[in-house]
Amino acid sequence: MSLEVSDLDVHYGRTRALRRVSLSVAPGQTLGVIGETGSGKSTLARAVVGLVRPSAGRITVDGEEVTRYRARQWRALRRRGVVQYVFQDPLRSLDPDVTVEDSIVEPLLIQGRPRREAADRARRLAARVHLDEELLSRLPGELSGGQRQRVTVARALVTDPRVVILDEPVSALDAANRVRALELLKQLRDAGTALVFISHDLGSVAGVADRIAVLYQGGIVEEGPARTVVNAPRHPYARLLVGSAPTLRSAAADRAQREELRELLQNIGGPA
Ligand SMILES: Nc1ncnc2c1ncn2[C@@H]1O[C@H](COP(=O)(O)OP(=O)(O)OP(=O)(O)O)[C@@H](O)[C@H]1O
Repeated sequence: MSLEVSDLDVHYGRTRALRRVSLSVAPGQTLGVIGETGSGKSTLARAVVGLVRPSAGRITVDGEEVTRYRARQWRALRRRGVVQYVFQDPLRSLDPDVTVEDSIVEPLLIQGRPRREAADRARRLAARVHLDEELLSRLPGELSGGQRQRVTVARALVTDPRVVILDEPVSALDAANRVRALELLKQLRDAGTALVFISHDLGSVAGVADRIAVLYQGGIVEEGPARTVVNAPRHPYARLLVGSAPTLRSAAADRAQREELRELLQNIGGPA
């Protein structure tokens, strides 16, 4: 497995943001993680790249047990480019004073690759994510939201990572660029990269994920092959999500049915 998480708990003070989360992603596999706002999606992403410390559980990346790594060890792991992430907000993850090209080549320079080789690779990757070469000399503030997001994708892929975590990667893109981004994800998968694709929108995950995990109040309430989760969700919350994404199914749950599921959810409460 490229990524294995077992019984992961994360606390922020007294708030338990993740509860006993377990998942695994094989090379070349895409796991979609869906859940509403506050369900713990970003916390999960941040935990598996070492940006928040779990209070319990285990994380293994590319066969390496990393749970108890210190910040320095996590930095070294990220620098080696084994695990990469693309966060929701590209402005936050790009340095405003660094050009697009320098941002993309930085992970390679840190690895000690020659500048020329790194620059060639940056240009090839920019082309792959459909960024015009003339944009390479610009600063992030001089790009559109969608262009910035493609820069963060190029930067994440430049080291040929084994595991990539994408937190709402296509939310800022328009329809045409979204299709391109999804094509790129498919190429990555074909190259053997394990992908974790996090979103609040089941519709955008369903087309690319092999498996889907449904996160609800910090716990995974359902996990299975994408087709099964979309066509025959069992947990009331998963059924609610499917019913709220009418493009997914011809027989979408109608309003009354959704109300009924909401009520049921209220009665059963959150995950144990
Ligand atoms: N730094 C923090 N300190 C305290 N609580 C936090 C912190 N970050 C997140 N939380 C809490 O942890 C829970 C999960 O938050 P998280 O950001 O992981 O959710 P999310 O599913 O990514 O939401 P969104 O889709 O809105 O980004 C929420 O209750 C949130 O308020």
